[in-house]
Amino acid sequence: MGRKVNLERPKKGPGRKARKQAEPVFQFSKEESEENKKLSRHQKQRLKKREITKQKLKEEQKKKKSVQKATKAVVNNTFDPAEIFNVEKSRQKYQQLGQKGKPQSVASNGHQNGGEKGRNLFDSDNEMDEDERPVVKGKVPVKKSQMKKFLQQAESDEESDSDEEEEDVDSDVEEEEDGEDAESVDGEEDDYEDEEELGEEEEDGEEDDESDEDEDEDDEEMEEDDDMLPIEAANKKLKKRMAREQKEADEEMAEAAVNRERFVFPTDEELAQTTNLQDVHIRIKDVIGVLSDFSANRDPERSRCEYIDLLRKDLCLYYSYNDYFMGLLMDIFSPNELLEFLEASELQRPVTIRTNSLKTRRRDLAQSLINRGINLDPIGKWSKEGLVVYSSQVPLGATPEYLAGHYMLQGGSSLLPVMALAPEENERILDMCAAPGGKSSHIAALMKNTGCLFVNDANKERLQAVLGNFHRLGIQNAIITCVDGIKYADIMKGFDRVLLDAPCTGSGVISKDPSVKATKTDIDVQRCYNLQRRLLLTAIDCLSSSSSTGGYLVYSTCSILPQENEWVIDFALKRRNVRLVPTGLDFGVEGMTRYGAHRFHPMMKLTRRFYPHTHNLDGFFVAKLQKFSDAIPKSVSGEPVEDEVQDEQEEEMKLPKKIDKRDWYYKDILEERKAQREDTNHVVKVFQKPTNVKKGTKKSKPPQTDASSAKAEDTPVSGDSKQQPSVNGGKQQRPVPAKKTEVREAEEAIRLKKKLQQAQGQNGKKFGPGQSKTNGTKKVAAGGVQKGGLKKKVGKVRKGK
Ligand SMILES: C[S@@+](CC[C@H](N)C(=O)[O-])C[C@H]1O[C@@H](n2cnc3c(N)ncnc32)[C@H](O)[C@@H]1O
Repeated sequence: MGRKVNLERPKKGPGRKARKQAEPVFQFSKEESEENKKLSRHQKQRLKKREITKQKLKEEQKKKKSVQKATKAVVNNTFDPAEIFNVEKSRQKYQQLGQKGKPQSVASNGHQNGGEKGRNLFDSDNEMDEDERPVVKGKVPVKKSQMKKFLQQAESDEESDSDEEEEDVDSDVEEEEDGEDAESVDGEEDDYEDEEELGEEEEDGEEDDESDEDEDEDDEEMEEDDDMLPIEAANKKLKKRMAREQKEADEEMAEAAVNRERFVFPTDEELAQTTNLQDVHIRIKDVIGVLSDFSANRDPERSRCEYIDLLRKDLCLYYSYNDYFMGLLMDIFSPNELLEFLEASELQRPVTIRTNSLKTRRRDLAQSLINRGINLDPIGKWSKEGLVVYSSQVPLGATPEYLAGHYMLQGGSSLLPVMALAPEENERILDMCAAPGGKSSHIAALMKNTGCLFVNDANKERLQAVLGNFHRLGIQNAIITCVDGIKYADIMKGFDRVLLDAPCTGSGVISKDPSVKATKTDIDVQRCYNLQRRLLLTAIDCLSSSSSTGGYLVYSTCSILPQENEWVIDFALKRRNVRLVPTGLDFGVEGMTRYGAHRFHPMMKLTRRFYPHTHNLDGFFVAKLQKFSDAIPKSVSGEPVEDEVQDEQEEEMKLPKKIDKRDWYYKDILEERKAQREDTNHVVKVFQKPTNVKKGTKKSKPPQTDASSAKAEDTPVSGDSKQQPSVNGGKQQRPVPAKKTEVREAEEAIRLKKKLQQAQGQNGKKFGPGQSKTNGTKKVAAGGVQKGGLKKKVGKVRKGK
């Protein structure tokens, strides 16, 4: 039965049987059979490669598991948070975790990433692991190896086609074997994983669940991927991995953002230690962030007031404002807008000029200036005369065009009040506070040098500038006066239009005068609005309600404080027969109808506010009023309201201890004080006869001149060596001056005294009933000072002294 194997006996030659049949082959073992089998070169190559692949697959599976666990440990913060910042320590821990289930060959690569570095994302050997890998950035030989593989495969396929039947059979056998091997490898891997998972299960059960899910997904994908080309599968996995990484990065970002936004209110110590302005700026932004959504961002133990206080202090520190002034600004703006305003107030506004339409046209002027190398543009559609200058190689106040009066250097916002006033030809117009004359000259130009423009200012020096400008600009319809605006209605009335560009705190032009930030106090603001109210009432009184062209008044300030704007207008609306009308300006922010506890007239919306941060113009306020009756409304008490204003003002008036003599705000106060001093001395002489001083007693050493000796005899008891007008028994004696300066001083004193008497005479209230307004001094003497207002005044002055 069957053939016998002849292993020992060598063949002696082919017999019939031998020729017909080959010797039987017995597969004692796979290795033996393969060794004995005669393989082609390509078959040998493929076999070798398969062996390597199996080995690699095994290693990769193990590595994959270890890396996955290590990654999860990092993601779930199983590290000590302090270690996160210790890169080296973290790396070591990461490696330790990673090496738990990793074969030595991978661990021996050293750095974890180093091991991953050379892996080919498109290599079919590694495909299964792609989803589990941590992010590896490095050079990966992708296409080369892939192409090589494809070429080898193609080559082998071609050869396979031409191989004998026998080889095909062998190949099939080999494939089957490969399948078995692969199964066994998977089986081993599963066992390994199971062991690993069991070990880890107690520590992090949840992680394992997730890991299982991931594996399931991967298995499913692998099944799906079988239908795809390797490159497609790799691409799909790469995309998936990128999406996952993106998601993780987004989560991390969100977490970081949450941590960053959560502002922790600083302790007193921390606040005291703040020395860096950069830190203050960051804190300002943080606090504003908290205030923007207070309920969500606040520290429950801190009130809104605490945050606002902190913000105010920081803003004062950072932008160099005083606390009071910053408080005023905080009442106007929301925190975010306030920051914008403060930033804009640190920057200079663009230089602007106004074309003098009496002498040239804007186009021609622009052309001439461009020819001089000045870079400019029209200021905007809202003005036909304005030009904004970006750069200039020559001083703008010294060009031939300037000297010829073709333009006026003027801030953009100062065009607005005149545009609102809309002067017409042949009108009678008053500019009550005009120096240095920018707006007046604009009015004159719009009047085309017709009609009559009264240009007034209380400051004589500043009026010099008006004079110079008017000559240069060719204005011929103006009359310049130097009168206290409050008294203007006593001099002249019946104007068609009045412009009151009132003196103010300058809170809108901080970029021009930064001293405003630190110097303005409540007294300054109060003083400003009191003056503004009085000037406004007078300005309205100067206006004719029966003017054929309207009887309009424009009130403007370069301040953004409601106290100087809406509040002043509201005050006038209650005391005069005027109404608010549209300004005719098609931009700007509506005026306020409420401010803190104050409620203003609803028509206040017709007024306009301009801000540096919204309009790139100086801060400005413009209101237009129309007078509909010349009658002055009576107050509840039946007295004319201006008297109430005066009383109110006397009540409210607080003066700073130190007054800067150069400050025009206080010019009239200083004059008044001086006059009061004169008056006081005079009163002292009248009512307190120098009983304690014997005639001829020398209290002070007189100058060694005859005249001065004479003067010494008349020197008042106060011991004031300054030349004073002396009065004897109520009769005023003319002093005998020794020097020219003394003569001047004496004359000045007399002039001031007269001025005071006039002022007192105009205000009958000060002297009580029956007293003469023309000779206050005598009447006071006769009527006695005990009841009169003068005594009160003298008392005040004494107190002041
Ligand atoms: C804002 S400036 C006017 C600027 C001017 N309108 C212009 O466009 O060039 C305010 C002016 O009011 C003047 N002034 C202050 N108190 C005054 C008063 N009681 N009567 C009249 N003018 C006064 C100041 O001398 C100052 O020149």
